Amino acid sequence: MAVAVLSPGYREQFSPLEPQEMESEEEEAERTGTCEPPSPDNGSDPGDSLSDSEQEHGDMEEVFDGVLHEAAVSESLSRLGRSALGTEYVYLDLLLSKRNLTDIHVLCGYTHLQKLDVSCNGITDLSCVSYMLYLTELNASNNRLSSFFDFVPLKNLKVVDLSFNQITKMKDLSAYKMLTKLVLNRNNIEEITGLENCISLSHLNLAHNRITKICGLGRLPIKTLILSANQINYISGLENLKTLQDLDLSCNQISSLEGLDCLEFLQTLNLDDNEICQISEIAYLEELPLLHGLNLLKNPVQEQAEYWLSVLFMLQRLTDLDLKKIKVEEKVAALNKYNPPPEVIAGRDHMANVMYSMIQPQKIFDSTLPNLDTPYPILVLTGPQSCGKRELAHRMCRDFKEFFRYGPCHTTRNPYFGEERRFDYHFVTPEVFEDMTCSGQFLLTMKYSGHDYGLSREAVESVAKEGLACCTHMEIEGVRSLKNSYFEPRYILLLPMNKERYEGWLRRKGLFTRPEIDIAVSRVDMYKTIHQDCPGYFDAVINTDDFDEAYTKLRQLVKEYLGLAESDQVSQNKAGEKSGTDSRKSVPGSSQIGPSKPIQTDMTNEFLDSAARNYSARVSAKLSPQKTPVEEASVQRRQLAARQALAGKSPDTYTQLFQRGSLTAPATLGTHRRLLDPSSCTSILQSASNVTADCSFPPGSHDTSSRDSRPSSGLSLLSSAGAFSDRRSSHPTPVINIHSPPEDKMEPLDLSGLGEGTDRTQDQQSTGNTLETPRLPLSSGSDLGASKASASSRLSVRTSRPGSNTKPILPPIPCGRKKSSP
Ligand SMILES: Nc1ncnc2c1ncn2[C@@H]1O[C@H](COP(=O)(O)OP(=O)(O)OP(=O)(O)O)[C@@H](O)[C@H]1O
Repeated sequence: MAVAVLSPGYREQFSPLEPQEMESEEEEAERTGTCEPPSPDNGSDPGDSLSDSEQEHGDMEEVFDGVLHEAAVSESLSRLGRSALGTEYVYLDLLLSKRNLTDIHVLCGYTHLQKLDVSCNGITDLSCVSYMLYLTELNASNNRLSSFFDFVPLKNLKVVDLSFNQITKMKDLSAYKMLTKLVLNRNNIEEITGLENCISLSHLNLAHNRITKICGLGRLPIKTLILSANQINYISGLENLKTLQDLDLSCNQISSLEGLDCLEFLQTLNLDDNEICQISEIAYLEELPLLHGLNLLKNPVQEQAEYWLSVLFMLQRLTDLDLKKIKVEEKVAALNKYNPPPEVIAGRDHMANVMYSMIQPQKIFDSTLPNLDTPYPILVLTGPQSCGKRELAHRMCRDFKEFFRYGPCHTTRNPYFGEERRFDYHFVTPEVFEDMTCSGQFLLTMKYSGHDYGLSREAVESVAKEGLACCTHMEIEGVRSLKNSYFEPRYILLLPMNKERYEGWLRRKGLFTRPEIDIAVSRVDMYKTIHQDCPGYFDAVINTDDFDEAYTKLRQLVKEYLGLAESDQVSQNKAGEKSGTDSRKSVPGSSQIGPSKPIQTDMTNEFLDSAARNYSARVSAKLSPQKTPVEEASVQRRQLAARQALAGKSPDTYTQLFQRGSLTAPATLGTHRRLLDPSSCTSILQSASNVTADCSFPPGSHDTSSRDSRPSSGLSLLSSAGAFSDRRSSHPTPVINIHSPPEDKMEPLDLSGLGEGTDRTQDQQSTGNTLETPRLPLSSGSDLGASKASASSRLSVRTSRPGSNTKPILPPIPCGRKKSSP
């Protein structure tokens, strides 16, 4: 057997590489695309002149004929172990990389080899491998092989690397059932064939070949497929690769991602340097649940302005895009841009309207005048389309016209039959709506069913100007936006619980298309979910399956808000008193007031604590939890200045209406906060008139309890209306500018069970107050029966706001009722 004649230096230079080194060399070769067989001067400094020994070495190399001899083999064997049959000890590995070998026939005798590395040589024939029946790994990369697996089938072969050769054709590898990894990059292969039966193949590298079409992969269990730098135009033949995890299709001419949508285990996809132009192609990847890495670098699609965020939005599970880690903020930005959550939509709507409103002349609004701490009372009916919100709102406003007026929204939709302009809606064109939006006239806007809807500030203001509370209706989107504002309406959810019935009703109306009906019906559940998930989001919920029943409940609820419901109780109590069966308990010290004397509750506290829920206080608390003392002082100064600026206003005109918190006291007309404070009471007494009011609350009643949480049911809202009974004491209350209209000007309010109108009249007559411009709180007509305290106790001090003494902020509302027009 021929033995290679090698000089000692040569041997040293080409001593077998450690497997690890070998690996890294190989990787480097693959990366750079070169793995030249080693040259004799390999490793020498190019700048150095060749030494004598090197020269000699060069001479020696010239005589090397490329034939492998046993001596060299024996030097390169490693890993002594049992033979496959277990009968003897043999060397299992042979590493002959970079030896300038061209002929390795000597290896025919090494039948026990399990791992053979002959990479980076000049080998053209691998037939000797046929004798290595137990070979599991073969690395013959970087040679001059033009034939593919040119040896008898080796059924144990698992890993084969034939990269960087000159192979043009693949052939049937059906016998290689154990083959798991096949590396064929940098060859001249044009077609993928012969692999269908390689049932263990999990890694296939065919990069840098001449493949034009992906085929021949059948149902192989491939996990990693590298087909980069071929001539592939479109993706096909992957549909059955159900286990594919990593796919490299970079450097091809692919323009569509169709064909990838079925790869449900795909985790990374490299499409670098292809022809993908459309963001819409990403849709093919949307359903891939495990895809977390995508590379679309050097594709025309990258030039699109919205590329990054839209890809992130479409593929929300991505962690890496274009070789960059995706930041959480980017994901949030993408979501907010393309599918903003309802809160974001509402926030944006609010922001836009606030910003636009800056264009409007700045002034103090009637709806914000009464009291810095007390929100202007708004009642919002919400619920799905055509569940009767509008009709119920109108009916309620008719019934309680002394307290409420309907605030019509603007819409771009056309009026339905029977709808009145400016009564049901302000019907405007989209252009007008747009103009109104951009000029800051809306408090909130929303789109529903292709039409714009908006609640204008003017709609609220015009009601506020009349001294009335505003009632309006809107979908949940409007509610969300309004909740961002400083208004603090009461929200009543009107919900058709019987969906079939609701659907039938919508159909019978004949106004809506099928999809519109479906949407409306589906929103019933949405409202339900919100109500369930966010207790307290709505102040009350009313089932609208039966319209009349719904109205009865709404009416009752509103009466409770206003305190009118209490008057029913008062009447009953009176009746009970007569029959000696009064069921209500009076609190100590209240006996002089009679059986209907309320139990003092924490309403006082709530009332006094109103600043705590004042919008500005809440906002500033949220925004600057850690104020410096200087900031704190500054804020307080500003708040003081603002309060002083509004000092002329009757602060609690609206205070008693829509108070939140529990109150067991019968609703009465509210009194000014100052009136509740005994000390302020004293000072007021100094200028007292002949009107009485109550300053004799039970001790500690101002501060005994904390505010309760928002009620979420109608019944818990009993507290809403007048905060304090005005019949608790005979303390005189100072009254300035009291208005008590003659009885004949009072519009009767059709509230059953209220009674005691006579008392009230008497009281009024007795007090004889006929002063102009009272600043009465919108409060309880129920207290008519308790009018020992009479109108006077419901009156508040009126001092004019500088420069605004011509028009009263609120018109007379005797006993909590709007004065009827003559
Ligand atoms: N400014 C607004 N903001 C939000 N939603 C609004 C606004 N104005 C009206 N909507 C709501 O838009 C939806 C569509 O309005 P549309 O006029 O078609 O219904 P509707 O017949 O008034 O419904 P309903 O009888 O329940 O009041 C309704 O649910 C309505 O409450």
